[in-house]
Amino acid sequence: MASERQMRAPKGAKVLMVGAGGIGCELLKTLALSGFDDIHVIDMDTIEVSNLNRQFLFRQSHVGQSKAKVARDAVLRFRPHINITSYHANVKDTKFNVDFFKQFKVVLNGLDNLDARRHVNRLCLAAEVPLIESGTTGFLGQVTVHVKGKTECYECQPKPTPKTYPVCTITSTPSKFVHCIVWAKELLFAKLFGNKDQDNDLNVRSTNSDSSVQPIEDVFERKSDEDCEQYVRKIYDHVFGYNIEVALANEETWKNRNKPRPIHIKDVLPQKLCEQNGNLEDRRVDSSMVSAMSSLGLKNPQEIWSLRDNTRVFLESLMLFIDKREKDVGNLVFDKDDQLAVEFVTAAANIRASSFGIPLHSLFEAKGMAGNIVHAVATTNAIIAGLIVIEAIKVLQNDSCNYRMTYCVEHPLRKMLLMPVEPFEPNKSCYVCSETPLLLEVDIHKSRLKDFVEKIVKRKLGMNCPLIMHGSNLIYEEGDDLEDDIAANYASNVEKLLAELPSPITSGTMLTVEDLQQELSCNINVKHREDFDEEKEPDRMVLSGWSPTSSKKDVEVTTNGGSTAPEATSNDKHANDIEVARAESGDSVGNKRKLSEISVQTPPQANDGITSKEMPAEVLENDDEDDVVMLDGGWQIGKKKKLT
Ligand SMILES: Nc1ncnc2c1ncn2[C@@H]1O[C@H](COP(=O)(O)OP(=O)(O)OP(=O)(O)O)[C@@H](O)[C@H]1O
Ligand SMILES: [Zn+2]
Repeated sequence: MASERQMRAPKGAKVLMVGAGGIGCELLKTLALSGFDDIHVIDMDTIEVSNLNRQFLFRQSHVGQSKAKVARDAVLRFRPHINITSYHANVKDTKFNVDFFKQFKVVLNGLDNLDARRHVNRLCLAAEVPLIESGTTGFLGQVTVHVKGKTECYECQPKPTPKTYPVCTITSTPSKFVHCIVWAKELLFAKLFGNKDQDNDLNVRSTNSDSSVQPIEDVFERKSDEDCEQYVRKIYDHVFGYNIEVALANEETWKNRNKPRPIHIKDVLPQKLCEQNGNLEDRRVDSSMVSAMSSLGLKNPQEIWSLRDNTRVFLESLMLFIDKREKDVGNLVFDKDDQLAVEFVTAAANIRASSFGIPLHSLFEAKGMAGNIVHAVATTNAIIAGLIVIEAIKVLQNDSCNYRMTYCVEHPLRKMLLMPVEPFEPNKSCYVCSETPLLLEVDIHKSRLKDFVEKIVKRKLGMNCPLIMHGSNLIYEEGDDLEDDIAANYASNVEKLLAELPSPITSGTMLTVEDLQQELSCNINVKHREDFDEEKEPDRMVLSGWSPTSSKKDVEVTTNGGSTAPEATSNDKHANDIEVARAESGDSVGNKRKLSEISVQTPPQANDGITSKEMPAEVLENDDEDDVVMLDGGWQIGKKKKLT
C-alpha cells in the first residue's frame, strides 16, 4: 500500500514521457491513475493497425493519427482535469534541448531504440534530471533508474551490438537456419534488390571463380531482351546450383563437414512456371499488395513448404519484384513488413537450407528470424509501466536508498518473476557521464577523417551533430548554418587521411569530440596501429577505454541471440533471463551481473511490508512456480553497493 506521502508526491510534478507505444500507453494510463497531473508526452509516430492489439488507448479509427495526441485524448477522457501536453515529434529535434528537459522533475522512457535512448540519457545528464529507462522483449523486461552522480547512467555499460556471424559461415558453411536467413536477407536480397553501389561484404559469386578464365558476365544483370522467367531460373541455378558446385570443389572445406547438395531448377521444377500456375499475366496490379503466396494459392504462413513450393515462391516472388515493383528495385532494404520481401527471403533461405541438410522453416518462423521479432506481451508492458511509476515516485521523494533496477524474468526464482537490484554507482570510465578519455587505435595513413566521423563519432559514440577539435584547431563541424567557405573546408578535410589533415593526426594526438545539442564532450587519444584482424576489426579502427570498471570482478561475459529471438544458452537460466532482458531491450550488454550479485529476497510475509529475508541464489534455482510478486515501498533488499 502506498503511504500518504507517496500518494501526494505526483501532484504538481511535471514529468516527461518519451514514447507512446506499447509501454507508453500503459504508462500514461498508470501515471494518470496514480495522481500525476502534469504529463508531457513525445512520440514521433502515427498509429498503425499492428499496434492495436496491445496499445489499448488506440482504436481502428485512429490509424494514421499521432500516437502522442491520441494517447493524450484517450486518457483525458477518464481523467479530464489533469494536464497532458502532447508532441508529435522526434525527441532528437533541437527544440527539445537542455532547457526543455530542465523543466521536468523526472523523465520516463518508453522507447524502442538505442539511438533515442542514448540521446535522452545525454540530455537528462546535461539537464540534471533523473531518468527512468525501460524496455521489454516478450516476457522479459526491465526498469532502471539513472540519477546523475548517484547511479550508473544509461550508457555506463556498453550496449550489445547485434549478433554477427563469421562471413565464411554465411557464404560457405551454414549450419543453422538463421545462417541461411542472413545469407538470403543480407546477401542475396541486397544483391538483387538493393543499392548496386553499396559494399556487399558477403559477395555472391557472380563471375566465374577460375581466374584463368575470363570473367563471365554478371548473371545478376538482366539483359534487356531476356525473358523474365528465363532470367529468374538462371538466378536460381546460379546461386543454388553453380555456386554450390564451386564450393564443393574446395575439398578441404568439407573434410569434417557434410557436403551440401547442388540444387538445379530442372530437378525441382522441370516445367515452366506459367505452365504450372496457369496464366501469371493475371496477377493483380496494386504493387504494394503483390504476394507470391496469394498468386500461388499458398495460404498458411505457419506451414513448412516443400522444396518444390519454396522453389515456386522463389521464382514467383522474384518475378513479381521485376514485374510489379520495378521502381523499388535498386533501393530496397529488407523490411519485415514487406510481404513479398519476406516471401522471397523465406524461400531462398529454405532452398539453401535444403541444400545444406538444415531443417526447413515456415514463413512465420523465417519472418521472425529475419525481422528480429520477439512478439510483444501486453502484460509485460503493463508490469513494467507499473514499476516505472513506483520508481518515479521514489525519485520525486528523493528516496535514493530505495531506488531499484527491476528485471522481469521468465523463470521465477522462489516465486519471484521480478528481480530487484540495487543500482550501481556511475562507472568512472564512462565517457558519457565522466570525463575519462577514450583510446582509438587506427592506421592514420590509411583511414580518412570521414571514416572516423561516420564509424566512430556517429555510429559508436552516437553523436548527431559533431564537432571535432585537434588542440585549438577545429577540424570538422556539422550544422546548417556554416558559411560556404568553412563548409567547403570541412568537405575537403573529410576526404583526407588522418595523417594528412592540415593539422595532422599522429600517434599520441588527443582529439576532442563534442555534440553541442547533447552537451556531450569527450577526449579521444589516438594510437597509430597497422595490423587489424579483417574479420573481427573490419573498420580498421578500435575504440576502447570504455569498459565498466565499477564491478569488474562481478561481471561475466555472455553472448545472446542478438539478431534472433533470444536463446537461453546458459545453464543459469535465471541469470540468462536477466542478461537477455537487459540486452534485448536495449539495456546492458555483453557484461552481465551474475545472479549471485543480485540480492534476492522473499516478499513481505505479512502486509506490514517489513519482514524480509535474504536468499542465496543457488537455493532458489530449482523453484519453478510462476507467481508474480508485487514490490512495495517497504520491501527492503540487501544492499550491495551504497549509493553516494
Ligand atoms: N526518436 C524518437 N522520438 C520520439 N518517439 C520515438 C523515437 N523513437 C521511438 N519512438 C517511439 O517509441 C515508441 C516505442 O513503442 P513500441 O516499442 O511499442 O514500438 P511500436 O513502433 O509502437 O511497435 P512495434 O515496433 O512493436 O511495431 C514508438 O511509438 C515510437 O514512435
Ligand atoms: Zn555513464
